[in-house]
Amino acid sequence: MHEPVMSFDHVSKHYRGGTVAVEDFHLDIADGEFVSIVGPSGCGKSTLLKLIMGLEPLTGGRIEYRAQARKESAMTGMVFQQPLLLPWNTVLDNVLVPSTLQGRAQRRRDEGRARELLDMLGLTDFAGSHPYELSGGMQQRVGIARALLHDPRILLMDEPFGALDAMTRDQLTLDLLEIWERDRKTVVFITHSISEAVLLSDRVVVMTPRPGRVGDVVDITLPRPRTLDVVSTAAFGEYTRRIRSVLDNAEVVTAP
Ligand SMILES: Nc1ncnc2c1ncn2[C@@H]1O[C@H](COP(=O)(O)OP(=O)(O)OP(=O)(O)O)[C@@H](O)[C@H]1O
Repeated sequence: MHEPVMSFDHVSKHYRGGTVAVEDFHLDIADGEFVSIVGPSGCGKSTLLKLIMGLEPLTGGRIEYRAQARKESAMTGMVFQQPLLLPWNTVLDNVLVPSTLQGRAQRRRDEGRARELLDMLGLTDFAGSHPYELSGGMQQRVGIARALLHDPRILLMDEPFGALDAMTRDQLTLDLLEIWERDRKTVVFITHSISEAVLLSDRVVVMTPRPGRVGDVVDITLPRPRTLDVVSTAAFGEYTRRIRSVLDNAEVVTAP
């Protein structure tokens, strides 16, 4: 592996009240790598992202960042399951929220970049629309554009397509593949869908039931660029079976 951009070094998180969400989680993530994390409900996946974002303190271990990554002003961008758009703002203003928080001058500087991202995500004609005028998939695209605004080194995605219908979900997965091929950002992607994880990732980390630990790490060597055609290949089936069997051995049920 190339030098890791981020390392979880025996990370633990015990919440006040006694829940042990994550225990002794150990993982290196390489620069430019697409890593998915799958695991049963409540195994601590979202907690891991909160620890990366600094929204919760660790109770054990360390998360280390490569020095160069730490220096960057906007190291991480975050995409949530719900896009969390401001209903009174236009699409463009929603993308620009992180800039607006830094003042009007920053907003002006970043408007061109925001418009470029809207173009890239097929939303050129909707810059002046409001969220209620958009479909769920389009709203989630706005959330992705906002997360990419400051060109973060690491993109964190917490079940970003979980609330979408199957067709929209497939389309956004393909869009994300295309964006990733272009930029090769480091992505940490949380999902309940094994096939989504295999389609997107370089590696799939399978977590154990709570307390979440690394149960297995599966290298996905399917050729890139990938399209939905890869889903019907024998190799794809083999990967999904292997991940499912790790999860089944932990007696959990997950989405297809
Ligand atoms: N702020 C908190 N305070 C106390 N316990 C919490 C807190 N946040 C999460 N937990 C607990 O930690 C455990 C892990 O939660 P987390 O949301 O990380 O799981 P998850 O794997 O993302 O779940 P899901 O797949 O259902 O979204 C759960 O038992 C949850 O109840």
